[in-house]
Amino acid sequence: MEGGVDYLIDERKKAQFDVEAMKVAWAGSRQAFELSDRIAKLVANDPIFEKFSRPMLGRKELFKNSLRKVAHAWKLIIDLRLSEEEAKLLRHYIDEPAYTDLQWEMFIPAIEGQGTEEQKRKWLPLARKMQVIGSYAQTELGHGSNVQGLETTATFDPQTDEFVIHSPTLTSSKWWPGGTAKVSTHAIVYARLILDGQFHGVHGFIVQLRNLENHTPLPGITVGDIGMKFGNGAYNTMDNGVIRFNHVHIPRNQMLMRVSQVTREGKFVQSDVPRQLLYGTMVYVRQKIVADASKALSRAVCIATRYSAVRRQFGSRNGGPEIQVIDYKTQQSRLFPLLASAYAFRFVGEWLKWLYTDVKQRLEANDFSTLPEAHACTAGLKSLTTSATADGIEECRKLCGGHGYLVSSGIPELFATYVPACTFEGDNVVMMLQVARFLVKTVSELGYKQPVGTTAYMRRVTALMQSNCAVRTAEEWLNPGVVVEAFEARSTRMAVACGQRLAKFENPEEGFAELSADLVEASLAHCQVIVVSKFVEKLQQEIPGKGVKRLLEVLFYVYALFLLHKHQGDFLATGYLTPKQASLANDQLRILYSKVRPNAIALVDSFNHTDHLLSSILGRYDGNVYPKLYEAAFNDPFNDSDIADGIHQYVQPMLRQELHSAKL
Ligand SMILES: CCCCCCCCCC/C=C\C/C=C/C(=O)SCCNC(=O)CCNC(=O)[C@H](O)C(C)(C)COP(=O)(O)OP(=O)(O)OC[C@H]1O[C@@H](n2cnc3c(N)ncnc32)[C@H](O)[C@@H]1OP(=O)(O)O
Ligand SMILES: Cc1cc2nc3c(=O)[nH]c(=O)nc-3n(C[C@H](O)[C@H](O)[C@H](O)COP(=O)(O)OP(=O)(O)OC[C@H]3O[C@@H](n4cnc5c(N)ncnc54)[C@H](O)[C@@H]3O)c2cc1C
Repeated sequence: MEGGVDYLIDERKKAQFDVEAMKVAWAGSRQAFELSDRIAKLVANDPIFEKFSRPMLGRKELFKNSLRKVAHAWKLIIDLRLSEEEAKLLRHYIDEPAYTDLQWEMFIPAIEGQGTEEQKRKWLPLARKMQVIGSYAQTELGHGSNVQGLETTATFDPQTDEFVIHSPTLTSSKWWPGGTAKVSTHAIVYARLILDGQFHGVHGFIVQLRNLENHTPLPGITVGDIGMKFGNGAYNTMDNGVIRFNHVHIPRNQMLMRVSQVTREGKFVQSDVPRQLLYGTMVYVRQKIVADASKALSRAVCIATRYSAVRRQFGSRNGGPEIQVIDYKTQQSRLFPLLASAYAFRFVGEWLKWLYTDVKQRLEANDFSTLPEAHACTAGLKSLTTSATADGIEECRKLCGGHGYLVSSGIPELFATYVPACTFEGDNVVMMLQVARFLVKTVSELGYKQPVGTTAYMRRVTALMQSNCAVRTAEEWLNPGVVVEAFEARSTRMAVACGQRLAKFENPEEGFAELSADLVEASLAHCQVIVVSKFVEKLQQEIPGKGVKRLLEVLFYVYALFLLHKHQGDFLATGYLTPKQASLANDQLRILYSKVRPNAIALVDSFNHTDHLLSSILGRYDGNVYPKLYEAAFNDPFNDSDIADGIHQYVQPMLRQELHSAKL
């Protein structure tokens, strides 16, 4: 048998649930499913959006091709009158980082969140029609995480009623802003506000970078690309830039003034809006990143699962077929938790979107009460999901053996494009330390203030600290209440222990720094409570379709018990579980893997990923792996000729022992 077509047909027959209904559960609703299915097919059937050759292109070609795709997409948006939601899906399925990501996900949201009504009226229509193209220039060569440490200055000049934007040092050069090196006409530049020699914090300013007629940088602006990034193709379609400002004048009304204002006289006015709102765009994007994690992880898992069903190694009996590698328990114990994680992240992403929408509405009505919770949740879940997804994609590469390392597997480019998500929009450790601040505060107030939102479980601090897990058999782990309580007890105990140890330090900041590694672990434990609880909440809803809910329950237990196994050190050290109970959880996990096994292919089919999106020979829907790998090898331009460039010049003289006279 040459390819794997028959293997996947058989696999699909084994499914014990309604795949079409699971597709709807994954998408969130029938309407969402139909919408994304339509846009996915639109992109897949359009040759301009071809991406298989991307890793083979040089940087300039890659970039130009990306500009062409964006222009074509914009034309489609106009010609087909696509809604904003459809346009976002179009960008997702085109699957190529581009300046439009910054325009729609950072520049516009920054103006929406931090601009005054007048500023929104002026800039938003221009941006939404792409008459100005904007980026988000916060990070500098010398500072990224420490936003208060930025050095770019915005000094008010009362004579001209303008701000003077200036880069006083090399390290103050803006460094990283996407879309900026070659495309954006404007940027939101974060700079230190200086009024009459006094520093008034870091604020955002709309700065024009390029002439709208001929696209040349404006006087006083030096701009360029920061260079090639990790991997071929991948994030190199994006023009991440460096900008240096030499006393660039902008009108006073281009400071984003919802949070604070500067008057005509140069007076600083602080409104009732908390200064943290200046960081609001990052909260928005972190929430988007969480929603995106399940998309990236599900792609890698889909590839690795299909390939694991096609691939056979060892164990042939009487000349029969060898064992499908998906049947090895070791393969299942690496793959199925990732499959379950994709579903867990999908549901927590959905919940976080709801939370963000709620916070946004409150902020618009000047209710800032839930902002700290929203910040902690978005920061923590961004960190948890992106770290797990990046690690998960790499694990999927290994699950595909040697072929996973081929670019045609689709995994290397996916990994290279995805992995910076662990760094951008807040380094993942720095983000977990923000959660830690929130937790420490919550724990220190437990005696007199009822925790709310995602920390509400800590109201039961006494019970969670004192009672222990009652599980006696592996079967008893199949109870959502028992599982969630184990996570809540472990998290509460870790947070309280950190609080007690912090209290021993005279200087709280010193204590926080000293215990920061433990605090990051406590924060992760808390974020895992959120993911596990939101999965349970999802299961409490009505989920139509034969067998769909049952399979999601299996995946929930796989996700939770896998985490429990992985972090059993914490569960044991905090004293909530006994070694016997941890071992029973692991026994249950093995049973669960055998329940996933017959459904594995149908579960990844339920992601509804097109072959275009996967861009993977190993993950092809039809499983026809080997002939297509072979064909792709000989389609590689490197195989255009049997004699590669350089063979006659450098190899033949060696073979002939003529290297001494060769021209090298
Ligand atoms: C993978 C695909 C993704 C798909 C979809 C998305 C589309 C993506 C678009 C393009 C992709 C990438 C572009 C990337 C862009 C960028 O990376 S932009 C730059 C991002 N930079 C950062 O994230 C910097 C991280 N640093 C910070 O956020 C802050 O500096 C930090 C919070 C670490 C510290 O700030 P300080 O001012 O020093 O604050 P601190 O004193 O610690 O805290 C004061 C107080 O404020 C609270 N706080 C902090 N941040 C926020 C916030 N955002 N919202 C609300 N509250 C906040 C903090 O908890 C403290 O509270 P407390 O009560 O006083 O303790
Ligand atoms: C692909 C990509 C696209 C980007 N796009 C943009 C963009 O469009 N606009 C923009 O403004 N920026 C952008 N950035 C920049 C990005 O936001 C920053 O790189 C990010 O916020 C991390 O900051 P840093 O580089 O200063 O890391 P650093 O803070 O220097 O991190 C270095 C190390 O120090 C550790 N560390 C730092 N502070 C602490 C602490 N307090 N406690 C413990 N450990 C700490 C970190 O964990 C990390 O291990 C982009 C970055 C990438 C990679």
